[in-house]
Amino acid sequence: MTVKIGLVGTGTVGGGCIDILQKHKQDFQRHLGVDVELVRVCSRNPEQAAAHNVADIFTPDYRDIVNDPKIDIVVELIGGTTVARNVVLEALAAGKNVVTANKALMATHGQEVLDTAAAAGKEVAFEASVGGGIPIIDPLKHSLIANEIGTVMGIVNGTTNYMLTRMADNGMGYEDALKEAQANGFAEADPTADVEGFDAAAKIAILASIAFNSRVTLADVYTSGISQISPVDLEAARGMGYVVKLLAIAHRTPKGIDVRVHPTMIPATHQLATVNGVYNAIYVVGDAVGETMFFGAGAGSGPAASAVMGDVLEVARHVQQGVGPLVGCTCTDQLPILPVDELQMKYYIRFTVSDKLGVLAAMAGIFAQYNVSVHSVVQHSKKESTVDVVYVTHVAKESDIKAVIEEIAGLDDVLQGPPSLIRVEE
Ligand SMILES: NC(=O)C1=CN([C@@H]2O[C@H](COP(=O)(O)OP(=O)(O)OC[C@H]3O[C@@H](n4cnc5c(N)ncnc54)[C@H](OP(=O)(O)O)[C@@H]3O)[C@@H](O)[C@H]2O)C=CC1
Ligand SMILES: N[C@@H](CC=O)C(=O)O
Repeated sequence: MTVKIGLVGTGTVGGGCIDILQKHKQDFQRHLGVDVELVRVCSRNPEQAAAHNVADIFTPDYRDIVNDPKIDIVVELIGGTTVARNVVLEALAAGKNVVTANKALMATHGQEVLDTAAAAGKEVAFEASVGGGIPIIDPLKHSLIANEIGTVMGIVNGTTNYMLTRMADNGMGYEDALKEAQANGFAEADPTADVEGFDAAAKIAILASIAFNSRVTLADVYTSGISQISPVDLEAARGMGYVVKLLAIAHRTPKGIDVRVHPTMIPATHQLATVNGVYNAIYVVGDAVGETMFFGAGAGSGPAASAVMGDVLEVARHVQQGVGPLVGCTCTDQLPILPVDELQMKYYIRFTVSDKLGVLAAMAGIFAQYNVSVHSVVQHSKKESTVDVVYVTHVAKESDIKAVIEEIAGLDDVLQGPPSLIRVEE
């Protein structure tokens, strides 16, 4: 039996999938006994299909794919949560299996998508939604299923890791680093999702849901991105023996799930500190297995298409054999999400202030007022009459840090809007 595929979205990832299908179709049959055929592709842009030599099966209307009775698997690679949601739900309703790389969709409408799939008796596979080419969803659902997972955390956004690496190692500015990441096909269509942390938040929501068997959505994840971070912070961190990474963190605690995304200072000796460029790494701790770490390219055409095509072949095998997925994603527990204000950790905070007598004393008074003890204060001359003041605190409560920042930001001599705020993990 030949399993028939319809592909919606022929951009970075979709194009990579077409390339893999063209290159390895015979190998799939020979090595795996799975015979797949791409029978229809859709995007808004026929030139993409022509560039991949599939102009003859192009349609601009995704309904030509979801309503085609001969198609077994619909691959959704357009992104976003509007048209993509329609594609996925309509495909399931029409009796197709679905493969998607869409973390925004799965982290926002995952419950609806999975319920619809269950009701239709069809499969939804989404390995490429987290970690690009890194296998992580399948290991969590299968290889590590015997564990109670306590922690899932890591670098899950290729764009920001690439940017932070270029800014730290090559002194590149924020905008130039972002342009390079976009040119490499790492960034989302709207890169705000990458730089403001929402892409990583969607990914950690998906991972936490699977790891803790409890539904976590994008809205549950405290999220702060890298747009306030400047090369000054990366340099200051380096001087203190740290590296700055955008970390996605999920811990199961006795009180509930602690889940967040934020720029984080980690010691230069930490396992995640040397994960650079577009590479991602996800650290998982289970009660039986102990520590594990999954590493690989987190974005880009080939890596993401590798994960998508892995799902396509697995689902195609199920279609051929007439079986369903071994483990779904039902999330039968309902653990509470912990409020971020109760977190306790160390903080790096940088303010730009007027170089005037009395400013530092006023700031010190505000730290003292909230009982936030400061471990070190460093001043960097910026330009005439302004100075960057960096504080590193002892362990403090998040709500107190927020109050300190709000009061200091209100001082006349504090010049920038929000300061650089980086949480410190030892
Ligand atoms: N890029 C990466 O490294 C990774 C991306 N992903 C995910 O994969 C998905 C695709 O990303 P990527 O390939 O980078 O995105 P691209 O922007 O490169 O490609 C999107 C494709 O979808 C098409 N499209 C968009 N809207 C519609 C629509 N309404 N109807 C039909 N076609 C449409 C686009 O056509 P047109 O160009 O004409 O607009 C284009 O062909 C996203 O969910 C993303 O989050 C996951 C892992 C890695
Ligand atoms: N924009 C994402 C793409 C992969 O998920 C990233 O940069 O990681």
